[in-house]
Amino acid sequence: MAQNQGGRYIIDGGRPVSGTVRISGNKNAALPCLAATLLAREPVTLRNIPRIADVGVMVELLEILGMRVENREPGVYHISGTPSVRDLPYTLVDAVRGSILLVGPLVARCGAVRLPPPGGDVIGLRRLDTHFSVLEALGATCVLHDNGLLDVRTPSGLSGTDVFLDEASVTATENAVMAASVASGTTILRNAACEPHVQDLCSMLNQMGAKISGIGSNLLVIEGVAELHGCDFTIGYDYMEAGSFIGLAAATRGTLILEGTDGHDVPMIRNGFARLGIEWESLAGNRLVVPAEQRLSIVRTVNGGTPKLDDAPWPGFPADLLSIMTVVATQAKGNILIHEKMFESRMFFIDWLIRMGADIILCDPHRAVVTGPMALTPARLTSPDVRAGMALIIAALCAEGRSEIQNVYQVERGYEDLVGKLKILGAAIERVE
Ligand SMILES: CC(=O)N[C@H]1[C@@H](OP(=O)(O)OP(=O)(O)OC[C@H]2O[C@@H](n3ccc(=O)[nH]c3=O)[C@H](O)[C@@H]2O)O[C@H](CO)[C@@H](O)[C@@H]1O
Ligand SMILES: C=C(OP(=O)(O)O)C(=O)O
Repeated sequence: MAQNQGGRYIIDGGRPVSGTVRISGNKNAALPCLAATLLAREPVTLRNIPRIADVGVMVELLEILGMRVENREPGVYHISGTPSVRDLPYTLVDAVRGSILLVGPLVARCGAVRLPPPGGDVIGLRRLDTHFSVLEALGATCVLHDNGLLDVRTPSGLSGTDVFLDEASVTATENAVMAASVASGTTILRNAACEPHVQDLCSMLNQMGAKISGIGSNLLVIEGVAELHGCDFTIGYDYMEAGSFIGLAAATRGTLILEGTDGHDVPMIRNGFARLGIEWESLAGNRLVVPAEQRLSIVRTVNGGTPKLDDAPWPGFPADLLSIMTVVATQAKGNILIHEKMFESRMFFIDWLIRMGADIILCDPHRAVVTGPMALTPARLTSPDVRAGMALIIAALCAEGRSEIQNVYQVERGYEDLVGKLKILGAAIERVE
């Protein structure tokens, strides 16, 4: 896949975004499920894989490792082959955070892996400590060289263990689950992450013959098996994309129907939007409707105080939606404290919103007080990361007049056919190189 770094969107905002949109498969499920194919002794079929830049990079990495990847119809990938230890190009590994997910399956299958530093969003320190400690507990040695190269080996194979993760890291849990699935003996992972994408990966591995119990909880028990076979697995919908479109509808006062959700509510996402006075209704056929008429008034605490919205590991409010909530809050009446606890640099994009006329006090790198509603004005903006980029697109679609957003490659890492979907919803948006 050719990486089209950069790119610009020209947006003429100030009108409601309305219509019906299909939500794609979850980026953060697609990446570990693609990595898990390295463990299969038979062909694997994956369905509902989004056509996004991150998936393209992951597929290229699998091919370099010796896998055959076929994508004959949209969203469906047939993957087969036997991986071998290869040097991976720095630029590809650096393009996605998900490349770290190659470590667990490769060390389990090949006994060794050398990986350039994984990339992903530049939103603060992306620590590897939990990956190291859990893989070392399983019997691997992990060395981070001065040039950033990560060297992981299993001198005597992987053995089951009882381990408490120092934080509920999503990708560290996923690496650990993949490695432990084929380790000898039983592994108990405590304080494991349990986001829907972690659940998807575990369910896929079980379809491949793994023995994982406790899926959906923070205590996973994994009985190692000798080998894993093939499977045909469909990944879940992207609830971050769903949340982004809900925010877009509410902020621009449009009526939006979302298709392709699984019919289950994510309670903390509903609670978070409710705090901004935004609600939606479920419809038959795994759809939901966000009506144009919303209160859009921030709900004060029962004792009359300023409310806050903060992130937490699943089932808490997802960190990846807080940038979206920040821009939506600029269109709601009242004030709210947004507290992003996980990443040290994610809130700095707020300077762009302030440039557009938003009334936001960035108290420190983690906390911002947003007061609304404010009429946003168009501006020339740069997308610093995938979610801030989407938040800036929502801001530009609210602002009456022409905005330009640069570096939209960042957004396209995680949102499938964003321009196509927005155009069908009546948004005036064009991509220029
Ligand atoms: C490819 C992929 O799946 N990326 C997701 C994955 O990244 P990733 O797996 O890299 O994120 P981690 O779960 O490891 O943690 C992200 C950050 O949150 C902090 N942290 C984590 C756990 C915790 O209990 N407390 C805490 O403060 C960490 O110190 C770190 O700074 O999970 C993140 C957190 O949901 C999401 O933003 C990313 O979209
Ligand atoms: C932070 C994100 O992605 P990644 O971990 O792939 O950088 C995200 O999806 O918001």
